[in-house]
Amino acid sequence: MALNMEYFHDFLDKQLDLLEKACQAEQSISHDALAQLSPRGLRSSGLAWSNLSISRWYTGLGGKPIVELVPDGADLTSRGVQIVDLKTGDIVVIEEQIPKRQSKSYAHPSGVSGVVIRNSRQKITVALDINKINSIHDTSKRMLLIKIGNDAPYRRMIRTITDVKSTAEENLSGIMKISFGVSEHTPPEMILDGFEFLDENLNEDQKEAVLFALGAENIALIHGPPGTGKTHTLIEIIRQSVARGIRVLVCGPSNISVDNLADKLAQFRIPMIRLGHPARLLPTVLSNSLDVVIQDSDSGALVRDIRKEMDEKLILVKKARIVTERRQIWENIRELRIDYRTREKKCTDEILNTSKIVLATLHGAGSHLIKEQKFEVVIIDESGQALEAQSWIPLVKASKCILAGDHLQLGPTIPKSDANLQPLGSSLFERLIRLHGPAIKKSLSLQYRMNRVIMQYPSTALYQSSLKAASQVQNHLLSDLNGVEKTDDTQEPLVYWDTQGGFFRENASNIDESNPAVHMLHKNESKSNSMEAALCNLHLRSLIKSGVQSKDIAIITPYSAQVTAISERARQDYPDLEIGTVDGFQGREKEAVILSLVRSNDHGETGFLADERRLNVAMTRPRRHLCVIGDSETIGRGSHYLKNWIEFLEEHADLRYPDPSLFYTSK
Ligand SMILES: Nc1ncnc2c1ncn2[C@@H]1O[C@H](COP(=O)(O)OP(=O)(O)OP(=O)(O)O)[C@@H](O)[C@H]1O
Repeated sequence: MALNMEYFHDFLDKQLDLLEKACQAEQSISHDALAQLSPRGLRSSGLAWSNLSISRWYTGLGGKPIVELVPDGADLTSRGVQIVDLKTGDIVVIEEQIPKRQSKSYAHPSGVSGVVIRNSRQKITVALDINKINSIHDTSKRMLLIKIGNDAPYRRMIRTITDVKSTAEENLSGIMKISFGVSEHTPPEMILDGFEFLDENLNEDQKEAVLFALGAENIALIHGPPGTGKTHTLIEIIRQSVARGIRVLVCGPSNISVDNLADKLAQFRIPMIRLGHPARLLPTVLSNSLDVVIQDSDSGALVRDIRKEMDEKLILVKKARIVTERRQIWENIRELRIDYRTREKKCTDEILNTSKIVLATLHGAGSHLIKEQKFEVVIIDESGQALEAQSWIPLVKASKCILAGDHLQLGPTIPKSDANLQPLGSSLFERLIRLHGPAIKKSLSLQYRMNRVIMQYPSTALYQSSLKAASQVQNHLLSDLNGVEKTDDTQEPLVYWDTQGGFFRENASNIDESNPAVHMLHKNESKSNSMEAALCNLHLRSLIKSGVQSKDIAIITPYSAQVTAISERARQDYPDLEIGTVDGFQGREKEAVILSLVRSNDHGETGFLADERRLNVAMTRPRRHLCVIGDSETIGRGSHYLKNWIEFLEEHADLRYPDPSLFYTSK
């Protein structure tokens, strides 16, 4: 690779071009679906929900007006309020429902936009955009909620890359120079002797990685297969940095990747501030959330007073019957909000200026809250999962970065995948290794998570059998845990329920995928398998009956529709049980994992499962027990990797065949 400024400009120009295209694709897919479908079509496509009423208005953190919407009684009893794929963070528009205007096009929804902050079966909670709030004239009317595309992440990335590109040569940071081949990377000198590690249990590779990262001038990469302690090593690096008074911005591509670190840091009582909406954070890290810290602070009291006043006004809006009166109240609320933001900023700055450790998602690192803040080091975990442009959002704030990742786990997602956009899906982590070779990274290979039987297939298939199991985990079983009985399940590290035979068919999609725009929006997201969901439930209950705690179990699946199907059965009985998509579980681990593969069809279609990296993440989350549920006839017809995996399971797992008749009635 040529070491010059030409590469810098060429590369960033290409990035900008691809980001613009991805942003347009995001906008047009959503626009097409909205333009082509009637309100009824939107509803059946899982893009809208009608007959909602506003049950409550209040002022949320950040001074945003929050509304809670509840469905019509009939809708609530039959289907609940859950909209297909409506997730926390989705952008929606709420507008007054106009009766008998079924033909109205929603290409340009005219209501108030907002962000979903919670979606339970009873209500949807949305933080609204204050500037457009006036477009809801009558809060007592029935409301329509429409999901729209979210191009904000792309806009932020485009702004960041434009800023990087416009940096004059003499102002390029050390990170930029090395990343774009303007300078060579020089590995630091490492002297293990006499260095005091805070965690004495680190193995030799991990210790070297700590010294490598602390000693690097601008960039250090930590690379390792699942469970080798990349996050564990980052924790030591952060603790060492705190001890040296170094200011660190800790990031990850998803909320869960950041919370995973925050959760571990919290165990060492390290003072830190977590940016991000509290509704999206793990309960264990809530006390470090900026919003919560503000609320508890002295200067937060002033902020609270204004919020109370805004809430009182919001109640008045609901009661006001005359349009002019309502307008006046909204005007008052807007003025109060300006005051609120000024006071909140003062309070926020006070707290952030004194925080040595700040945590945020990569996208969140672009928040106005830390716009003026500088950090000495940026740490990014799961960095192989981030788009390169996403990584630059925090990187422009520091002179040094430490990235941890594994390019054989899930890579960056380009939400509306298009073959032309594929080059965008490469991470900075991967590119740095390509550009500078292995000297830019330290590798870890001893894993402390999986029983060796669970480890064997991913190690052989993807890591040239280089993965080794630490002695303390290589034979560990659920039955070794306190309070767990010895049963056929708890003494078995690997169970495979083979659902072959055509009885456990995947369900047809419940959304109208005949429309191409809708199909794109829901591509690969809509598959479920209710018989498999019932089988997950059966296995779960058997584990719990033998004494395994529900907080130690996760049920994961590649499809979000299957997450919903499984949640319907298990969530109420076991609130601590985690049920999620494979993608959302990267970086996490549980004692026991039940994996539902969903796909069972006549055409051998394996969809999402075809990505080796997704399955790699899925099968490397458990510590002591992995239960795979899937149809060998369908999965075995997939890629070479899938076929070999099924053969491996048939040979090494405790192979079971479920009796389909047990599940027919248990929908
Ligand atoms: N030196 C060690 N001694 C004991 N346990 C360790 C050590 N290093 C890591 N672990 C444990 O191993 C498990 C996996 O570690 P960690 O989550 O940091 O791995 P990872 O490489 O980040 O995994 P992934 O790639 O899946 O994100 C954790 O339970 C962690 O506490």
